[in-house]
Amino acid sequence: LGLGPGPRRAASEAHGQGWLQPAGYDTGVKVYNSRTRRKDPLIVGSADATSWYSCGPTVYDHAHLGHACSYVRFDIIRRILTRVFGCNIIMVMGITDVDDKIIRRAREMNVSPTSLANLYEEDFKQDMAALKILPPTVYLRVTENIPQIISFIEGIITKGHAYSTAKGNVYFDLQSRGDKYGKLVGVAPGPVGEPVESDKRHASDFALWKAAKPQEMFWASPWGNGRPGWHIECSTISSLVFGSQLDIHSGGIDLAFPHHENEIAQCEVFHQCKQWGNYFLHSGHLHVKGKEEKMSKSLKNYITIKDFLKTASPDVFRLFCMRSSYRSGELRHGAQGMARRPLGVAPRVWWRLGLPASAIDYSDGAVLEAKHLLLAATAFVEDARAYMRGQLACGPIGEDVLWERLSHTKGAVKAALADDFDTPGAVDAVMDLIHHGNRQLKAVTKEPGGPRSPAVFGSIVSYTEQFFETVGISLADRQFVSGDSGSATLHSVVEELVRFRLKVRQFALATGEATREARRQQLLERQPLLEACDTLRQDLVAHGISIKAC
Ligand SMILES: Nc1ncnc2c1ncn2[C@@H]1O[C@H](COP(=O)(O)OP(=O)(O)OP(=O)(O)O)[C@@H](O)[C@H]1O
Ligand SMILES: [Zn+2]
Repeated sequence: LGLGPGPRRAASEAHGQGWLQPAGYDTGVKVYNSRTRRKDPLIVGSADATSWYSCGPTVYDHAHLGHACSYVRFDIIRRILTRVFGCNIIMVMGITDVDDKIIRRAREMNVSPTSLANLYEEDFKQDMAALKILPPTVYLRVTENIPQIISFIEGIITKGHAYSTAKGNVYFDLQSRGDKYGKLVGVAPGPVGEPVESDKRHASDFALWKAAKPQEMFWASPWGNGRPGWHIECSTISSLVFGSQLDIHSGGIDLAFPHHENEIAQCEVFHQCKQWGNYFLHSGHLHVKGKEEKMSKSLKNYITIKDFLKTASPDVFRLFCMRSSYRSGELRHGAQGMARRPLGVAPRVWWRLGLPASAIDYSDGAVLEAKHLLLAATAFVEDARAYMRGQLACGPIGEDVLWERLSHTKGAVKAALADDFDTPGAVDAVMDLIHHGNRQLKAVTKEPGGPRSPAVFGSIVSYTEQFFETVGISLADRQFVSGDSGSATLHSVVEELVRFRLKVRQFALATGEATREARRQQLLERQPLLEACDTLRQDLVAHGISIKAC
């Protein structure tokens, strides 16, 4: 593989937990690191080349909202790290395109596993694009990296941490890792000599290479025909691009054990390094409201991304995701961290012992709330623009208060994002600014004569749009549903109408006559025009269009 030696690391052990605080670029963010089970300062090897490996999908079916939730949340974090905290991120994503589930499904559908995987990989990419998730810098498919995976396994065998069997399987030898196994979730291998049914030396050893079963796809290897195990794929793919250096590793919480735990074991023995993967970020699960279990294909309680997007926009889903911490739904580790437990305890059951902190619940109501919030933000931005154009007549503005609120919001948003990407906190701060802005944008019925304050509203609009843009939400899009030219036309027609009404109104109110009596007479004559303007405004409300200018 030609993988290089270990990365630069500061030699200081942080808080005696065996985690080495990396040296490099301090992003200023404190991030919850599953490796230490606390918030650590996020220090990446380099701001110019921050390495991030993301476990990709197993492509055997349509993706659902649970998957969407995980990838959207990490997309938001990636954008924040890039735009707010100055990291140029290289993101690598592995696609699992060979796996038991793929083989089983292909058999059911009577197609080859390769075509099934291709189909759903394309489908996944389309769904991600529809959700406005930035693609990783590079996708790597497992089936296109089999020789590299074989070399990686050979490396682990050479270093004495894996063994092949007469049946043509290769297993990772967990005992050889001693107490170094279990860094992520505190699981230690059970006692040697447990009864085992397979050809493993120990029940908790896991497969690196699986001997081919009849009628399964396979590749030739030094151990006979077979295919890779799941965990080794990610270790190899990440190492192919980043060597032994990895700043960030992400995935859903269900991947922490055994998947990420095993990835760590494999990489640390292969690279002979003390710490592979400095920060492990895990997103919480999306639950269906009122249910204990996560949204999942196997439980058949899912909504596909395509179905969801028929009812709501990707921006609404993004805001829905932002309104809870990316970790919500996580399984709590307990105040003192995890005790080390023998693997005899089924990990899934053991994980359940810690109850979900606060699962992110999917419900129509929660999506509706996000929709309303987005509408409120858009309405504010449009009103503020109307005010700047002079179309929205207001009394005098408390300018100082607004400048102060804006500056306060900027600080609060940055602080929230630096605190483990607290997106709900950041959204609250921006919505609070909008609330203050709205309070000042009270329309008055008289023509305004006093001073105007367009600059402060310009500044607030610009900041608000920039905030949403940073996390991948475009407020401008709200005017046009994509591909819907009818809405765009309607919007233009309404704009024309508003302009025309404003002219008529200004004409009706213009007081060009010299004497008081003549002015009164003129206003009286033009009164029907004012009434027509008011009627138009009232009538348009019935069509969902509200003209804020009086
Ligand atoms: N309900 C969910 N909520 C949040 N993330 C999820 C959910 N279901 C899956 N994920 C995450 O999506 C990513 C891709 O998962 P993967 O392709 O392995 O799906 P899966 O676990 O097979 O899905 P399923 O449980 O529906 O069969 C992983 O990071 C996984 O943790
Ligand atoms: Zn993985």
